[in-house]
Amino acid sequence: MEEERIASGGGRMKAPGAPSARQTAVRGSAPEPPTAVGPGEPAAPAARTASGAPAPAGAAVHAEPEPSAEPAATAPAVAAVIETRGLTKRYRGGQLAVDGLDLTVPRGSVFGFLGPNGSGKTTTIRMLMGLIEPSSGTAHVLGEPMPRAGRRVLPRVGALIEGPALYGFLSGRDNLVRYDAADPTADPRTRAARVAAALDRVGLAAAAGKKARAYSLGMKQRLGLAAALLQPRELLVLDEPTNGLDPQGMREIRTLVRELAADGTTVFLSSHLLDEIEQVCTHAAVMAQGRLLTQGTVGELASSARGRLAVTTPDPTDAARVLKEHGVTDLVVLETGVTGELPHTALSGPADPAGPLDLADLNAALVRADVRVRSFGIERASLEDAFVALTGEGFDVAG
Ligand SMILES: Nc1ncnc2c1ncn2[C@@H]1O[C@H](COP(=O)(O)OP(=O)(O)OP(=O)(O)O)[C@@H](O)[C@H]1O
Repeated sequence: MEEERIASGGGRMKAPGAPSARQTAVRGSAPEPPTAVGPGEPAAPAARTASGAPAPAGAAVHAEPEPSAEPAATAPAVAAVIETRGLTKRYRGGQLAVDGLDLTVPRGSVFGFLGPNGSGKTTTIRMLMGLIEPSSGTAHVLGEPMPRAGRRVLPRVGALIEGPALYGFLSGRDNLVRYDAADPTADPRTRAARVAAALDRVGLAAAAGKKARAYSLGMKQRLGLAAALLQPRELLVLDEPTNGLDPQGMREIRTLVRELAADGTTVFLSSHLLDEIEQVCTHAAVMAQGRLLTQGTVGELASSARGRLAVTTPDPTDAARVLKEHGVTDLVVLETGVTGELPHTALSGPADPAGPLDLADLNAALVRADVRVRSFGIERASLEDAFVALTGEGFDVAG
């Protein structure tokens, strides 16, 4: 079946039996991004390049400012780099993919956009990048309305959506040269230096002369990131950047994301992997079935899920009895100890004379009952706990 593909530059093409998005080599003067959009979906006009040429994959859509545009250099620094209000996308077949999304991505954050497969993450990213039109609602990126201001906004944004499209027969370096050459704003005289710096940035300097088809998946992802980093970007948008990578490749991408964030780039990354978000992100939003369940700092989200009391003891049965007497519920008795839910009035701080259960008193009660306590404390709640608390479901943590 023929799959219709739309370049982030707005160019539409047919890709007969389109090969894997990660290794797509296509016609035209520059590689096409692997963004696949359903049949009949219009590409938003703002995503078109100034030249009308397809834009490089894994990189911002290069566009010249509209004549009336305020130069990017004088654009005010906005606190939220992405802000959506009531953003909604209903596909032509009737599928409500994104439903009234109010998202706020603070400048300087590493923002994890989390949700199971099919929850609307890619659809949201496509709307943010001006690749598809919202059905209703608004989206502002770097303080400007999308898709209308795409020509001003997109040169300041690096994007890696569904893996980079590379020419396998070209070296990593030559792939980047092609990307750079497709950018009408890029000075050819400084191209070699720009490409070398981008390769160095992602740790591919030593492998720059190797053909891209010989690259591992992780190296290909890094090359895609290098393409997105040929120009300085205020915002990086990465759709499932570690998808399909082995643990080593995942670690490499995570390290790179942290380094980029440390340099001041806001990073917005989607993932269905909770532990990934927890390891790399400062903020997160959780999507399910097109709706936003929650957003905030990762710490806030995790602490919204209450941790469980955990007591390590060689006397778990006695410990469970004492804890039960003091209102601890949902007790799980293990060989080496007991865990349980604290009553809502439990305090972890200093004793409250008004009387709610104090953890110190609880510990003392165990000791009084001759329970030998090896450790006593609250297990840290994870983002997964928060997600389960929000949805009542487990989460695909294994990927
Ligand atoms: N072009 C399209 N036409 C019709 N429905 C679509 C189209 N693209 C996505 N959908 C549907 O919209 C919903 C959200 O899909 P989307 O790809 O945005 O989710 P996602 O969270 O990015 O998932 P994944 O991680 O699997 O890509 C899904 O039910 C999907 O089947």
